Amino acid sequence: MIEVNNLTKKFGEFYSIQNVDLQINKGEVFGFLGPNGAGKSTTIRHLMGFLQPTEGRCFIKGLDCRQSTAEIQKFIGYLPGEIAFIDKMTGQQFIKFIAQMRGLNDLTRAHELMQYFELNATGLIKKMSKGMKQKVGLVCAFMHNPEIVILDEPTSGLDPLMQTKFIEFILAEKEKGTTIFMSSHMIEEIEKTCDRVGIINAGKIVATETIADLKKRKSKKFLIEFHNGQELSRFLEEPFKIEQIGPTKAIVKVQGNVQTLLPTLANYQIIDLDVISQSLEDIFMHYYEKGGTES
Ligand SMILES: Nc1ncnc2c1ncn2[C@@H]1O[C@H](COP(=O)(O)OP(=O)(O)OP(=O)(O)O)[C@@H](O)[C@H]1O
Repeated sequence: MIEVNNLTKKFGEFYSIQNVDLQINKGEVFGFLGPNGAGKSTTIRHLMGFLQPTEGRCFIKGLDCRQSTAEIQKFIGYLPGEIAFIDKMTGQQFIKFIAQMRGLNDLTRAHELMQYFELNATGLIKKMSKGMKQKVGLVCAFMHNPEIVILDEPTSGLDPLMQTKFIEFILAEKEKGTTIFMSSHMIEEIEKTCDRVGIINAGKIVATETIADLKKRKSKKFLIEFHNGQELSRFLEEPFKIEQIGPTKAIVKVQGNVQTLLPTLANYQIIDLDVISQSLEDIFMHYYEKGGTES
């Protein structure tokens, strides 16, 4: 549905993105992650046809994003990172204006969305909070029931309750078969909604993985307190990743099946055992660090 081939953009001598390759399948929810300035918005702006690539091309439903921009915009929904609103309009007027530009007469879905996101759009946009403006943007992105939606940081500015509602909303859209490409800094929303993620760092894709695979790689850490130092010394000889953190305490890192550790522990006198689960956030952090490869 969405294909990015070897996309490269130079601003002067600076590579904003370099050799970016991505494929997003029909009905997939794809998360695009990366630290600030990594190149997410630049990639998205190419998908919207706003930028001329220095090298490479991107396609939506087989149409070249730069050459068929108007045609593509008819069937996609888009939420920009920073929305340029017409400040003198009320939220409702703006939504109606965008609907008219799309040739959309039926505003039933727009009203449903306003209700769902608890948006009172009667006020002037210039007087709206960031979160309210974001909701106006979301209504505009989804009101024509697009089959493909591109969202640049959709929950930025939304409060935690709305972030949760957004997650439920995306899951319902996924159920309908909508293809969604969204950039985000919110690991929780990515974990709960996405099938796959692409991670970009310093303009280059450093990983493309399914959420299921990332979750499998989560490791568990066990904080163990032994009865005495001798017990700990004996345990240090075991073939595990063990880090001693005190005279009788150690942390053991286990990836995958914990069954390998449990029978061994039965041979030791243990006072206390705590489990520290690695979060998906910890896994992402490896990619976010400089160099961008997982350790
Ligand atoms: N028009 C431009 N002219 C010059 N440099 C630009 C331009 N647009 C983007 N850049 C640079 O390209 C890099 C990538 O920016 P981009 O906005 O794509 O990052 P991002 O991943 O969306 O970041 P954030 O998470 O902070 O929104 C940054 O270093 C930015 O300064």
